Amino acid sequence: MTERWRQDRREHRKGAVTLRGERVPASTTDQRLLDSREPADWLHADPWRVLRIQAEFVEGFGTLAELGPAVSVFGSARISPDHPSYRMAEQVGAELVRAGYAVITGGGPGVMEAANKGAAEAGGTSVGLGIELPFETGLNDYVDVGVNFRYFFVRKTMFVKYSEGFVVLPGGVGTLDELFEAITLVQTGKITSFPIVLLGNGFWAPLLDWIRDTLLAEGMIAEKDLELVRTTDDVAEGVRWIVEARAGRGAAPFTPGV
Ligand SMILES: C/C(=C\CNc1ncnc2c1ncn2[C@@H]1O[C@H](COP(=O)(O)O)[C@@H](O)[C@H]1O)CO
Repeated sequence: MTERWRQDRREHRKGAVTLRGERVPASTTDQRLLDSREPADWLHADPWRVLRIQAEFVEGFGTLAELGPAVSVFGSARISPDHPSYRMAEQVGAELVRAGYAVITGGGPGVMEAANKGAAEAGGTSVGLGIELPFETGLNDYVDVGVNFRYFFVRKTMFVKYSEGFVVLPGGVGTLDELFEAITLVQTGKITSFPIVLLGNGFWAPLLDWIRDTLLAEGMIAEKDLELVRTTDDVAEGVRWIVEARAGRGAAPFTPGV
């Protein structure tokens, strides 16, 4: 081993690994990262999407894990403040806060805005889980804690994971999608003791009739599945059903007024 050979023997440390001589790479990892002029097609490839999906879960879990007891409120994105469902959703938001819950919505307009407004004005925690849509609507003004999602399925996980129950007001296909996902999760035992309250007897009656007269009659569902949702026009009653279901979740009852 000559002195010359020893001097030529360059060394490169890569974390815990030491490379010497011809093993030393021509560039460092940082250089390769920062100097890269390669095409960016990988941005649109599935492995990169997987990382973005993971990042959304991390962001959602990180933001909501310490929220405390919460209930999600769903309903039409299209109604204006003079619609009866808007007033009802405001009352739901406020009543849920008075019962000790944070209120989670999709963070958009209509029923979502009304429920966030009711919650915020009652002094509670008002959460909006927004979704990236081709037409941007942004979070409504009454959201205090907002998380925006690219992926519907990640956002849906958050609603279920951080809610003790769902309150569903009149709405269109988005609302029905959220409602039937919850019903499916309860029916298949993926979630237990999860109250689903439908507000607005008149709006929901034809759907519930069809479920009984067609789905049940054709043997597509079981008799007990009819009990997976309860309907009322009385906001206070709906909120009471959610509070009463706490015991089934093994959660401590709320002390009234606290
Ligand atoms: C269509 C309009 C706004 C869209 N903005 C939305 N922002 C957040 N969440 C939304 C939005 N639209 C639908 N949702 C989700 O679906 C439910 C309402 O859908 P529906 O078809 O109106 O019933 C709602 O609970 C949200 O979670 C108006 O300009």
